[in-house]
Amino acid sequence: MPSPHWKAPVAGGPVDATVRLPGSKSMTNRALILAALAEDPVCITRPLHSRDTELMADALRALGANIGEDFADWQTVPGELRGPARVDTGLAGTVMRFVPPVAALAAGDVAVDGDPYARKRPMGPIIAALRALGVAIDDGGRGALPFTVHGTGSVGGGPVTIDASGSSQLVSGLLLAAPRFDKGVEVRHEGPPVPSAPHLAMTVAMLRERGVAVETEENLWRVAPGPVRGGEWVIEPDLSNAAQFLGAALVTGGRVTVPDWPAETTQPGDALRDLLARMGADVALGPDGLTVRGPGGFSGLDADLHDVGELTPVLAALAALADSPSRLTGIAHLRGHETDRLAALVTEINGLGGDARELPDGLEIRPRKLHGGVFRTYDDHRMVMAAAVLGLAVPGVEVENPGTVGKTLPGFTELWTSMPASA
Ligand SMILES: O=C(O)C1=C[C@@H](OP(=O)(O)O)[C@@H](O)[C@H](O)C1
Ligand SMILES: C=C(OP(=O)(O)O)C(=O)O
Repeated sequence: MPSPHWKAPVAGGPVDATVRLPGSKSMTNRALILAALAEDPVCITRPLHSRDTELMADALRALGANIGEDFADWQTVPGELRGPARVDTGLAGTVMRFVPPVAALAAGDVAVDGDPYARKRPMGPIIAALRALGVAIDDGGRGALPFTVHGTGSVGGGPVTIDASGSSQLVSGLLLAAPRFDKGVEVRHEGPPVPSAPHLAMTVAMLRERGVAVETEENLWRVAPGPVRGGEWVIEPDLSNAAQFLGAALVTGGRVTVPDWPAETTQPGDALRDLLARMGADVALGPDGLTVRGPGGFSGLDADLHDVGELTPVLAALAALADSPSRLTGIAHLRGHETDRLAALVTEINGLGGDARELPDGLEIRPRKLHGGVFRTYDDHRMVMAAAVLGLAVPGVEVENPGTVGKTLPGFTELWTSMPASA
């Protein structure tokens, strides 16, 4: 029987490629939520179509939102939110944290469940916060998926305290639905620092762009009740999904350009400009987009990735191929991502002969000569991307379940294989 694994291609030489990337998952899913809550029609231009965004569209349709089916751009018109409904979150953090507060605004019961590992991802704090805001939720005492939101068609809202150290999405979910709560919301975080500050800034910026009044202080977000305007959203390319392509320039000593890189953005992937430069890349942002050139060898990275945790898997793969050791810290919360990413990266890098170990809040990686082998991906799209980066330099890397990359980047393996080598 042929192997179901994907043989990650070894670079035939320095890559020389321009890679046009689909839209941002985080922006697309926020735009869909805000479209479901808007008072006017919405057009979402250049959205990401992937498992996570299709699950979001389906979830909102199940709640009564009118989101068009068949077009590259998503057209929506306001619809009354209602149950009963069933919502499948898959393994999407944005769906499991952003939809329940919207479900609370629907009249009727909404049953929410997802993939097996989704039941392990942090949900307790947002369930407790919604209850404190007046929402009835039956979770069988688990503080996790699956649960049923008993929507009444309105949410009182008001002040609430939450420990969002496990995920910034616990705060974003409350803020995005809050303009439709009777009293809006005032969310105060208490606990170790909230990760992913750029994603919180994205939530605030996208609410404000739709005319919603939002005030922020340290560890405090206040959203006033009021209408959510409709109109057009133009979704930026997904800059986190640029990581592996730009990384290919570093690994092969080549050149990769990502067009339409925004001059200003709230996306955490913008940090790649600084992080890859620190590893030795030549990074230039110009009219053609962002261009990264690899000098040949490159150094490891000592970085706190608390704000940009989703870049970790690809940076860890680069670290395993670098000329010097790396320490990636501030990312204990990655244990609650699609899988326990710290354990998964250590196991799989070491399975190829590498030297990676877990720190209490991160990873330490010492470069070593690697060999081929099966790289398991744990239903984590970014493990596929990390494996592809390793495979550029290590013959015989076989990637288990490559299709799981469709969570945010369907067609990744084709796009990856089509990157031309220079000369
Ligand atoms: O709000 C968002 O769109 C996201 C927030 C981050 O979650 P965490 O704060 O849980 O890391 C990020 O890792 C995830 O990929 C997307
Ligand atoms: C953590 C991630 O996803 P999610 O939105 O499911 O949390 C990610 O994409 O790296």
